[in-house]
Amino acid sequence: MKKININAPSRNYDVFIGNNVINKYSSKINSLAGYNDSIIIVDSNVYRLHKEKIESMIKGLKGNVVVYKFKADEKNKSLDSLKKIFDLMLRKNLGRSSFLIALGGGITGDLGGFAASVYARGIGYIHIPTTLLAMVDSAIGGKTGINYGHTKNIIGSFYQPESVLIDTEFIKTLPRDELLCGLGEVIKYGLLIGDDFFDYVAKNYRKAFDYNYSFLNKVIRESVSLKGSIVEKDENEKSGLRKILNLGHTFAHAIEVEQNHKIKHGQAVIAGIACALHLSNKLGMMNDEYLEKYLSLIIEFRNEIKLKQYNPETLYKIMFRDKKNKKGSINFVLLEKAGKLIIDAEADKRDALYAINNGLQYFCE
Ligand SMILES: NC(=O)c1ccc[n+]([C@@H]2O[C@H](COP(=O)([O-])OP(=O)(O)OC[C@H]3O[C@@H](n4cnc5c(N)ncnc54)[C@H](O)[C@@H]3O)[C@@H](O)[C@H]2O)c1
Ligand SMILES: O=C(O)C(=O)C[C@@H](O)[C@H](O)[C@H](O)COP(=O)(O)O
Ligand SMILES: [Zn+2]
Repeated sequence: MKKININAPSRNYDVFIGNNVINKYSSKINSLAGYNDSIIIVDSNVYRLHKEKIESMIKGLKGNVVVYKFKADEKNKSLDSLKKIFDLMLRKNLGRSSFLIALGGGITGDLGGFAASVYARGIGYIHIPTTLLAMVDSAIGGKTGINYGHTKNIIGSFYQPESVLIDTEFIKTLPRDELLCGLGEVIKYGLLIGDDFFDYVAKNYRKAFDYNYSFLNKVIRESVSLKGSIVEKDENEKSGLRKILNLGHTFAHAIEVEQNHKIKHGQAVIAGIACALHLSNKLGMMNDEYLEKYLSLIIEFRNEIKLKQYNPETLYKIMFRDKKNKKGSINFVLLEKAGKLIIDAEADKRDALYAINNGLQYFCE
C-alpha cells in the first residue's frame, strides 16, 4: 500500500493506493471525525460488477447509509442529477455532519464532489475512483462539476476531498476502451513530466491492456504525485501553473461536445493532444523532430478512436467557451517539448483550424 499526501492550501489529505484498499481502509472512512450518516453516489455499472465488495464496505460504515445509484454518462453529469441527489439527501435528513462517498469513474467523482461542495454549504467527501482515468487524474485535486448548456464542466467548484482511496482491484473489470481513456491522461502526464516518463509510457503502455500491475501502479503513483504537487502550488488555477493539466483539453472538450459525447473524455484528450502538438509546431514552438516523436505514440491509437465527420468551424466556435480564455481569445496550453509547457498561448483562426484538421486526420473514418 502506498500513501501520497497532498497538502493543498484549503485541505491536507492523503491518497491511499493499493489492492483492496477500500475494505482494508473502511476504518479510515469511519474515523473521519464527527461524521455520522453518509450518502454514496455510485455508478450503477460499478455497483453491479463489484456488489460484494461495495456491500462489505457499506457494512463497515457507521450511521445511516443512503445509496444513490445512477447511469454514469456525460448526459447525467447534469443539474437534473444534482437535483435528484439533493432531493434524496433532504428526504433522508442528511445535514452538515453527514458525508458523501463518490464511488465510480470521473463522471461520478465530478458530480458527487460538486454535490458535496454545495449541499449544506459543503460537507466532507471521499473519492473512491474505479476507472484508470479517475485514479490517475479526476479523483485528485478537487475540480468538481457538471456539464451545462452544451459546455463541459462549466458549473463547478474547487473542493478538495477528505481523502482518496484508490483500490486498484477495480481495474480488473475495466474494458479495453476505458483503459485507453486512462492512458490518454497518462500520456498527458508524460508530456508534462518530461521525456523520461514519456518514453517509459511509450514503451510500456501495452501492459495496461494486459492488466499488468507493475505498470499500472507506477503510472498511478507518478500521475498522482505530479498532479498533487501542482495542486499544492496552484489549487484554484490562479497563478497559471495548474493550467498545464489542461494540455489538449481546449480541443478535447470541444470534440466531446461537437461529437455529442459519442467519444469519451480520455479518447478526446488523445485527439486533443494531437491538435495541441500540431499547433505548437505550426507556431514555431516545437520542432519537427519532437512533433514526430510525440505523434508516433498518439498515432498508435488511430484505430481505437473514431470520430464521426466533424465540423471544424463548430469546433472552433465551441473552443471560445473554454474556461481558460481571456479577453475574448482562446488561450491554449502548448509545448516546446515534454516538460516545457507554454500557457496562455494565442493563435489566429487559420492556425487553430490547421491544428484541428491536422490533429484529427488520424481519427477520421
Ligand atoms: N475533475 C477532474 O480533475 C477530471 C479529470 C479528468 C476527467 N474528468 C472528467 O471525468 C469524466 C471521465 O471519467 P471516466 O473516464 O472515469 O468516465 P466514467 O465515469 O464515465 O466511466 C467510464 C465508464 O466505465 C464504467 N466503469 C467505471 N468503473 C468501472 C470498473 N471498475 N469496471 C468496469 N467499468 C467501469 C462506467 O460505468 C462508465 O461506463 C469526464 O466527465 C471528464 O470531464 C475530470
Ligand atoms: O485537474 C485539472 O486541473 C485538469 O485540468 C484535469 C483535466 O484532465 C480534467 O479533464 C479537468 O476536468 C478539466 O478541467 P476544466 O477546468 O477544463 O473543466
Ligand atoms: Zn481530462
